Amino acid sequence: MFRQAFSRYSCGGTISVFGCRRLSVICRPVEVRIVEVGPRDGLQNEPKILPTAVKINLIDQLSETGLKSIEATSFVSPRWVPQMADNAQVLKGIKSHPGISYPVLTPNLKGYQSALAAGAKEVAVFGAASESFSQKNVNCGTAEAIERFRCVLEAAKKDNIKVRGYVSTVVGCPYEGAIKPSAVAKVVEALLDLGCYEISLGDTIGVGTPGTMKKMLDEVLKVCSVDKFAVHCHDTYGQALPNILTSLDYGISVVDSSVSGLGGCPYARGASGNAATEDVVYMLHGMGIATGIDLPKLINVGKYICEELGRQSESKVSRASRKCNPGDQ
Ligand SMILES: CC(C)(COP(=O)([O-])OP(=O)([O-])OC[C@H]1O[C@@H](n2cnc3c(N)ncnc32)[C@H](O)[C@@H]1OP(=O)([O-])[O-])[C@@H](O)C(=O)NCCC(=O)NCCSC(=O)C[C@@](C)(O)CC(=O)[O-]
Repeated sequence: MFRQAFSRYSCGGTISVFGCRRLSVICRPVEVRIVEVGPRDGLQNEPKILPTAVKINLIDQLSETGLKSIEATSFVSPRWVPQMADNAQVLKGIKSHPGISYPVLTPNLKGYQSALAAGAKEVAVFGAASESFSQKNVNCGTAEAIERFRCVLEAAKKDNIKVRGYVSTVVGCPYEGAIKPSAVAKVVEALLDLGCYEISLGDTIGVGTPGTMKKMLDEVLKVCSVDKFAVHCHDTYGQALPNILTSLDYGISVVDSSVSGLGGCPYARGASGNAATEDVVYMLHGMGIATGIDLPKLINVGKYICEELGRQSESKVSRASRKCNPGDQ
């Protein structure tokens, strides 16, 4: 009813009503696509180098959970990110399911060409709103990184390969502190102009709150419509779920998350894991928002990878299920 009553308002807009200063117009999606980033973002920061067979097994198990998008690996320098050195073997080794996309990160044309040779059908370029983070992460400033992406997108267009774009440090940077929403909007615009089909807004170090997320979203939604955006929230300060919820209230319907809450960027000091996919799915299902994901199966995949890594799951839902087996909502 509420949704229908306000359907004429754009998602995330605000209106003034009587004495209330502002009333947010809530327009939550009825369905969310989860982009599972565990095999890439989840593993890239792990000190224990996993055997390729384990990575393949992880992706194959994730493919059985109902996920439609699983970021498989990254074609970056093995000197910079040793865990991703077996990128081609991983991509060639997985059982590709029809209807599931397996994007891979490509920072430049060299990475793109290697990804294509290994069978990638979708790639992602990754820029940052912070100059200092860009320098640390890809060894060049944002403008130069965008020029490298231009080559990737030109090649991808010819090859009919989909390209997703990331913007990192959308609310805070480990080197520069708070980031201006206008700086985020500038990079979003540049990536969309290059031809990215979707932009994932990364709170790389998990410092955002619903307050700072709103300010950032208000600005980037001036650049283009909500259906072009995804959010990618790390959980360093325990704000990933509230930040995702805030994004849903703006109508964003694509959420990146990582099984067991694994993750972190090696070039973002202090960054901890992503929102755990199990927790995101539990929340969404509890809100009546469909994901197509089988939560108990996902929890089992999380247990598998945590055993392989020799670490505890960061997913609250997974930990709770061991004690009281709440099941799916
Ligand atoms: C971008 C580079 C490669 C530039 O690195 P560079 O050193 O500036 O590159 P270069 O062009 O000067 O080349 C130096 C060497 O690297 C090689 N090289 C060059 N390109 C590649 C490639 N694609 N794959 C493999 N090798 C490559 C190149 O061939 C050469 O090898 P050499 O001749 O010395 O033997 C480097 O800085 C790098 O790999 N950085 C790693 C970035 C990364 O993976 N960061 C983590 C992912 S981003 C993230 O986690 C954030 C995100 C996406 O999750 C969202 C969020 O949370 O906000």
